[in-house]
Amino acid sequence: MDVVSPHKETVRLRLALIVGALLICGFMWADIVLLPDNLHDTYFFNRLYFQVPTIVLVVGLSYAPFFYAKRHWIFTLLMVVLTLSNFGLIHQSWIEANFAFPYEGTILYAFYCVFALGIPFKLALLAALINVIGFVLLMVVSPVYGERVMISSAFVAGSLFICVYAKYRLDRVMELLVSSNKKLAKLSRIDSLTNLLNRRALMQRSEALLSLSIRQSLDFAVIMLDLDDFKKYNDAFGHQKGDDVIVMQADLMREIFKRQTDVLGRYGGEEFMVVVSGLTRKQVYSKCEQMSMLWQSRSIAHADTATHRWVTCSIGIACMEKGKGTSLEALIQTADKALYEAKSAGKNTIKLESYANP
Ligand SMILES: Nc1nc2c(ncn2[C@@H]2O[C@H](COP(=O)(O)OP(=O)(O)OP(=O)(O)O)[C@@H](O)[C@H]2O)c(=O)[nH]1
Repeated sequence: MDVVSPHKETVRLRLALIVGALLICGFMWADIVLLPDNLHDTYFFNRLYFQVPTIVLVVGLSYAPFFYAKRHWIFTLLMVVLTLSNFGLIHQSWIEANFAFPYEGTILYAFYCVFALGIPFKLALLAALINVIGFVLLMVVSPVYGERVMISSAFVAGSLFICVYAKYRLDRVMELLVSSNKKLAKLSRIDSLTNLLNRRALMQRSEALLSLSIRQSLDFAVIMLDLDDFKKYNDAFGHQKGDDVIVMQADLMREIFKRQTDVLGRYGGEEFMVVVSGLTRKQVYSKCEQMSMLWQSRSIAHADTATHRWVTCSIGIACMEKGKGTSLEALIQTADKALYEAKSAGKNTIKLESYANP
C-alpha cells in the first residue's frame, strides 16, 4: 500500500532532483576557491557538462510512464554514476595538477540518493559496494591521499555502511508502520469474530450499493438474518459454542451470497445483514431458502427448550424494485419488520416485504 499517490511522489522526487542539481551548482562556488587555476576547465566540465546534465536527464525521465515503477533502479544508477564521476575528477585533479581533490562529496551523493531519492536498502547496499570498490581502485591507481589512504578508505567505507544501515532500519520501521496501518484499517472495518464487515462498514458499503442500484435502475434488497433462540443456545452450551455458531452463520452466508457486489455484515450480536443488487424478489427469496436448507443440513443440536430441535435462523427481506428509490434506513426498517413477522410465525421462517413508496 502506497502511502502517497504515485503522482505526488513523482512530483516530490522531481523537486528533490532539482534541489540536488542546485546544490551541486552551489558547491561549485566553494570548490572553485580551493582549486588551482589549471583545473578549472576539468572541474567545470565534470560538474556542468556531466553531473548536472545527468540529473537534468533524470528529471526528464520522470515524465516517462515507466519512471515511477523503475525509479529505484534509476536512482541507484544515478548514485553510482555521480560517485564514479567524482572519482574521475579526483583522478584527473591528481594526474593534471597533483592536487588532492576532497572525497567527501562521495558521501554526500550517497546520503542524497538514499534518503532524498529513497533508494531502498538492498539497492543502496549494491550501490555502496560498487562505490567502495571504486574508491579502493582509485586509491590503487592514484595515490591521491598519500599516507592517509587507509584512513580515507575506511572513512568512505564506514560512512557508506552507516548510510546503508540507517536505510535498512528506516525501511524496516516503514514496513512495520504500513503493516500496522493495514491491520488497523482492517480492524476498523471487519468484525474480528466472523470476518464479515462490522456495522459501520456494512452501512457505508450498503449505502454505496444502494446509490449505484438506483442510478443504474437495478433491483435491490436488504436481508436481515437472526439466529433463533440464541440466548437458549448460549445458556445450554456456553458462550464459546455460541461463538462457533455465529462463525458458522457467517460461513453459510459467504457460501450463498458470493457475488462480488454482495455486501455481507454483522449487524450486531446474532443479527446479520446482507445487501444484494440486481436480483429479482424470486431470486432473493430462493437464496434465503438455500440458507435455511444449509442450516437444516448442518443439523446442529439446539437447546431442549428451543422452538426447533436444530439451530435455525429467521429471515426478513425488504425488496426495492428497479426504477424505485428509497433510503437504506427505510429498507432496513422494512426488513426488520419482516424479520419480526418471521419470528412471530414460529421462527425458521422467511418473510419478504416489498418496500412501498410512502
Ligand atoms: N456466544 C455469543 N452470544 C452472543 C453474541 N452476541 C450476542 N449474543 C447473545 O445472543 C443472545 C440474543 O438473545 P435475544 O436477543 O434474546 O434473542 P434470541 O434468544 O435469539 O431470541 P429470538 O431472537 O427471539 O429467537 C443474547 O443472549 C446475547 O448474549 C456473541 O458474539 N457470542
